[in-house]
Parts: sequence; structure tokens; C-alpha cells
Amino acid sequence: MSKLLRKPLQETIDDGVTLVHEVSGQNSDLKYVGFKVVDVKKGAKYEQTLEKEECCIVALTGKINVTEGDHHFSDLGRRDNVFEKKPTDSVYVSNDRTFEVEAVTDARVVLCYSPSEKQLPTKFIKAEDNGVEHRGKYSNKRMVHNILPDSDPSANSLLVVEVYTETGNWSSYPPHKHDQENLPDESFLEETYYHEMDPPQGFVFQRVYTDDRSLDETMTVENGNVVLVPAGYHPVGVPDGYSSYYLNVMAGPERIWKFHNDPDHAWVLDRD
Ligand SMILES: O=C[C@H](O)[C@@H](O)[C@H](O)CC(=O)O
Repeated sequence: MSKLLRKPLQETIDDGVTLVHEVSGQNSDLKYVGFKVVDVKKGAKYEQTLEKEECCIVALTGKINVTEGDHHFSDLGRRDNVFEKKPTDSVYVSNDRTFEVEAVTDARVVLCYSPSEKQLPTKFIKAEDNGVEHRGKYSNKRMVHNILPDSDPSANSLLVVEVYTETGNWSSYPPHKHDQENLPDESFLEETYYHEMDPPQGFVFQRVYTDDRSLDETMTVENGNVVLVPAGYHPVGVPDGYSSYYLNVMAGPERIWKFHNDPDHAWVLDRD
């Protein structure tokens, strides 16, 4: 199995709290992006103290309360299933702060991390404040919810977005990459993909590859899998009949999403 592909865990880490995924510098080659998925049973709590990192807490499914210092955000979360295809609530918490997530209902919570030195205000990112984009044409149409885009100055290095790709379409396509510190032409951002499928027995194909093919992995990605993108192009193809969801976390030396399309395939953008 590719070292870029992670299958879900089922590791109990506290009463009513199950770790589903954990990606960090300790178990990957990533230096900027950290990522966790936890399932929290109704009434159970997950607490964390951040050091020099910031966190975006995404109420992926179900409802949660989030507390940080004097901030108390109640009944966050707008969906029981990501395929309701509507934005959800999130909370940004900066470095050197402690937060608590309490499940109001059984909930799946995504925790997105990246380096942070300059403590910024804790922020409730309301679902209705997510920018919604409809990108692409022909068979590369997809819908994007911008949870924490580079146009939002609330974070130091973290970028969070979720993407829906319907039956027979491709996303992150034409293939693009952001693995060079070469602004204004390209930024360097590591990335993780957390995937879900509808119906759940589905799969997508995702390729992660570099120009020199020193990295070239094509993976069958199933419901609940995570793909790491340390570098390279990273397109996703969705088979007929299925809907794809993924949540992306990106981070790097500069908080700018400036990607470069694979010149072999950029022509697809020129079609009328
Ligand atoms: O680099 C960003 C990620 O690859 C996705 O968020 C991608 O941009 C989604 C898309 O435009 O299809």
C-alpha cells in the first residue's frame, strides 16, 4: 500500500473519544500540515492544548460545543452527513491556547493543524460565511466550500477547504501542484485529503506525481481514507454513480495558495 495512503483507525483515546486518523510530523514526512479525525460520543469531550501550532476545528458531522478561554460556541455543526452538501461550522484556535470539544450529539470532528507563532484571536467560522465556488466544466465540475481560504487573514499558515465531485467528474484537475517556493508563480503547500464516498462502498482514484516522476503513486482511495500530498500533482477521478467528498488541509512557508497546472494537461482549460 502506498505510504501516502492512510486507512481509518479505531483507537479509543478517552471515554467516548475514538481516534480515526492522526497525521503529524511524528508519523509522516510532513513538516507543516497536521491532521486528526476524532469520533466523539454524545456527552464526551476532547481537549487539547496547542503549543506553536494553530488549529481549525471542523464540525464535520453532528453537533458540538467548543470552548476556548472565555469563548463558548454552542451547537456547532449543520449536517449529519457530509453528503447533505451544505457548509458546516468551524472554529479557529491559535497557538498556546487550550480548547475543549464537547459532543452534543454523536459527532465526527476534523482537527486541522499548522505552525503558528503569532497568537491570533479565536474565531467562530460560521457555515454561512464559507465561500461556495462552482469550478470547472465538461467533466471536471466540482463544488468547493472555502472554510479557511488564503483570503481570510484569521490564520497564520493554515488553509482548509472541502470539495464535492459528482459522478464521472474529476477534481484537482487539470492536475495542479503547489510544491515550490517560487512566488508569484507558485507557492509551497503540503496537503492532506480526507475522503468520503456516497454511497460508502465507492472509491476514487487519486494520483500523486511529480514532473520527474520521482514520485508517482496512483491509489484506490476508499471511504474514510486519507491521502498525503507532500509534493506533486494530485488529481482525483470519481467513477460513474458515486459522489466524492474530500476535506483539504494545506500549509507551508507562506499562506498563499498559488498552484501550477501540469503543462501536459492545462490545454483542457482552453476548451470553450
Ligand atoms: O490544492 C488544492 C486542492 O488540490 C483542492 O482543494 C483542489 O483545488 C480542489 C479543486 O479545485 O478541484
